[in-house]
Amino acid sequence: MAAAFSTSSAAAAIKNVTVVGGGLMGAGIVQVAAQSGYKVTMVDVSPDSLDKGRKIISSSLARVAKKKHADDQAAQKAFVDKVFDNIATSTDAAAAAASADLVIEAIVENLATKQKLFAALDTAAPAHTIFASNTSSLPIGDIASATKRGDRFGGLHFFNPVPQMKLVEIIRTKDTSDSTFAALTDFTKALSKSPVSCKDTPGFIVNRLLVPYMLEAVRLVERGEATKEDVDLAMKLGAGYPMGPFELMDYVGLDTVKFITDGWYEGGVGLKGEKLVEPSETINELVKNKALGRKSGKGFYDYSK
Ligand SMILES: CCCCCCCC(=O)CC(=O)SCCNC(=O)CCNC(=O)[C@H](O)C(C)(C)COP(=O)(O)OP(=O)(O)OC[C@H]1O[C@@H](n2cnc3c(N)ncnc32)[C@H](O)[C@@H]1OP(=O)(O)O
Ligand SMILES: NC(=O)C1=CN([C@@H]2O[C@H](COP(=O)(O)OP(=O)(O)OC[C@H]3O[C@@H](n4cnc5c(N)ncnc54)[C@H](O)[C@@H]3O)[C@@H](O)[C@H]2O)C=CC1
Repeated sequence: MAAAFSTSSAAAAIKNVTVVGGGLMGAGIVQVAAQSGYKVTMVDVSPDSLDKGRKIISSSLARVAKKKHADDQAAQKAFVDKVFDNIATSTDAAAAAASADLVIEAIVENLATKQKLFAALDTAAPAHTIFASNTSSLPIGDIASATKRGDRFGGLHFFNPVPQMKLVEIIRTKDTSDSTFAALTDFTKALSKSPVSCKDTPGFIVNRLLVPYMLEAVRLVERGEATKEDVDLAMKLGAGYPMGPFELMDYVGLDTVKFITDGWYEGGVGLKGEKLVEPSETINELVKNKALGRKSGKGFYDYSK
């Protein structure tokens, strides 16, 4: 059981987890938490979206099961069924939060939308419930300000694909209490992930470095200095990255990339108007044409064939 790894009393008390948003990230978080023995409720806006989330989990679990029980289909099925036994689904975030010890939000990267959600959850959830956001780029303090539980609020930033990536960034605001921070750290370890901590600053550690790198890759190609294929190959073979920047942007989702860069350029603390994060016309055009990357079948590359 996951809680056996925990050392903080708050973490030991975490049994029921609610994840709001069952997309690329939310589904992954639901999966790893359920795999680690937590009872998890996945919340999304409609039965259709929940279905999509379940499909993401199924196909990922199938890969894990195949690895665990290579030649034993019955054992593969038993493994998958056991994880799904820990997963419930709901379209009612408030009801799910009412029985949660920890709520992790992984909905669209928009401050007002996240604030509205958390304001509603704040009245529905018990006093002991810890709230966490998986935001890539928004200040955790701004999201938490919609609630009256700033001391029980932190950032829990997972990486894509969640089942595979070992890092979780834990973000403390000026109000996050020591016991909340300890509980989030222990929860992360219980998922067999490695925590790092960062102050509540734009992009935390990874995205603060990754976003300017990706945007410069786009500008390099816009300037006609190299093709995107050669940039990707160069960064894989020359820098040892598993994916080149264009492959990675398609993997993350170009709408998410745009939300992040626009947000920082238009008002991100300390980054407003910075050339480093100036929006890219190439990305704007792709998003306008619904070419959002792998999830829509087309982005910088075509995935439809
Ligand atoms: C300006 C924009 C800024 C954007 C920032 C916003 C986003 C954020 O806030 C933060 C982020 O997440 S940034 C993105 C971080 N992620 C990365 O950098 C991923 C880079 N890619 C990789 O690591 C590998 O290509 C990867 C692991 C994906 C795939 O590996 P391979 O290429 O070797 O492919 P496979 O051989 O298929 O997989 C290798 C092993 O991993 C297993 N696996 C892959 N995906 C899985 C999944 N979804 N679920 C379960 N298992 C999975 C796969 O089975 C295989 O396992 P082994 O057989 O044991 O090797
Ligand atoms: N895509 C990535 O690589 C990463 C994204 N993130 C962050 O995670 C969050 C989610 O991103 P993705 O999973 O990529 O997005 P996504 O678009 O794949 O999924 C978002 C899900 O949230 C649902 N949703 C939207 N509003 C909702 C609401 N009010 N209540 C319940 N569900 C709602 C949508 O229906 C959708 O299923 C964002 O804050 C993003 O910045 C963090 C790390 C990596």
